Amino acid sequence: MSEPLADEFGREVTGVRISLTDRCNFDCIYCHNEGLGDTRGPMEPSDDEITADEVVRFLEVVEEFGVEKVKFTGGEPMLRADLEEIIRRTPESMEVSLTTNGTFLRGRAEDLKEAGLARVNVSQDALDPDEFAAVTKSGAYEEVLDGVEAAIEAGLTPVKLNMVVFEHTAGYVEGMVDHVAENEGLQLQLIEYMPELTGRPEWNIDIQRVHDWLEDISDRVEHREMHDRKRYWVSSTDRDTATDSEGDDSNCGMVEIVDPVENPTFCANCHRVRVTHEGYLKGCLNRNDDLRSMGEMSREEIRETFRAVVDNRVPYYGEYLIEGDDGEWELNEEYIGA
Ligand SMILES: Nc1nc2c(ncn2[C@@H]2O[C@H](COP(=O)(O)OP(=O)(O)OP(=O)(O)O)[C@@H](O)[C@H]2O)c(=O)[nH]1
Ligand code: SF4
Ligand code: SF4
Repeated sequence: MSEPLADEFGREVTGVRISLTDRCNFDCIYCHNEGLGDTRGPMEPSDDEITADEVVRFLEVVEEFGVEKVKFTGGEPMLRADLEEIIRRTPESMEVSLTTNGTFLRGRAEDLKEAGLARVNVSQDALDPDEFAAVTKSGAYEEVLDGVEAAIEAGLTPVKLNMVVFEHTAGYVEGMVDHVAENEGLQLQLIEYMPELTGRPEWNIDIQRVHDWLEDISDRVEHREMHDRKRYWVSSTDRDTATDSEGDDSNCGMVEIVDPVENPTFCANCHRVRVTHEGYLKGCLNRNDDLRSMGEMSREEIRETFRAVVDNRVPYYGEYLIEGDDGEWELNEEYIGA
């Protein structure tokens, strides 16, 4: 196994995110479908969907380049009947996680665990069936809660609840923070709404307000290496009397803020390459101008394509090129050696 490949900005690629399908049984009003647009369409698999063999071949190749993590996403990846097979065939050296809407976890969580899945992230935008239905256009609220429980029972932990913070959900943030602080096995990811991917800027709220509030109520704060994300540890007892319990997280819930929008620090610590549901490699969630098809490629061709995608990766947010003293364009130091 070689050292991870790094792009021009010193960002090593240690993880891959693979979208297994663009189909979904939900129709969330904020959905970006891994940067590719909406998920509405036929629920039957299309012939263009990446196959299990293609996924496994790709993973075996990138394992040679030191990739140690794979995240399976969608659409809804659990619509793939061969998900367990794909996970079972994933190289053993890799940590496997799944991002799902949770509807189908009850009944499959144990098999997924047995196949090698380490943990799941489950979208849950509100602790209220009506708002949940308004945001997801789905009546599967109870199935999702039950799915989260099944995942915890199966040991797919920590289960991270993904909540997109925007106009429809902002009023539920406090309740969700309480919920994870009170329930062992749960963590919360508060995801900044991405207006440029949904075309509804009026739903945006200032995520800094959420940072400030968490700063006030949390026992301690840390920075995660990936994306330099902030993590707040919130006490499950009386938040008003929270003391500095550094190092003792037994009575705390973890809340992480995922705030990529206009955030150069987030991009400077981005270590992932993506694969679309049709088997195209791309270097950034928000870019589709660098797509490279894996199609029927040989392993050597996949190696070359992966190298090329990594070589072409550029940060999305912030100015990655700046004008030097001599008038020439040069790479912005802000990103280099992140
Ligand atoms: N812009 C941007 N957004 C991301 C990136 N990674 C995750 N996100 C956002 O975060 C959401 C949640 O991602 P998940 O798939 O649950 O997982 P994660 O937070 O990336 O990773 P883990 O916490 O390690 O499981 C995604 O739907 C995106 O909106 C990224 O690299 N760039
Ligand atoms: S569950 Fe995920 S993939 Fe499905 S519509 Fe909602 S955000 Fe999109
Ligand atoms: S470069 Fe920035 S926007 Fe693109 S995937 Fe990485 S963190 Fe997300």
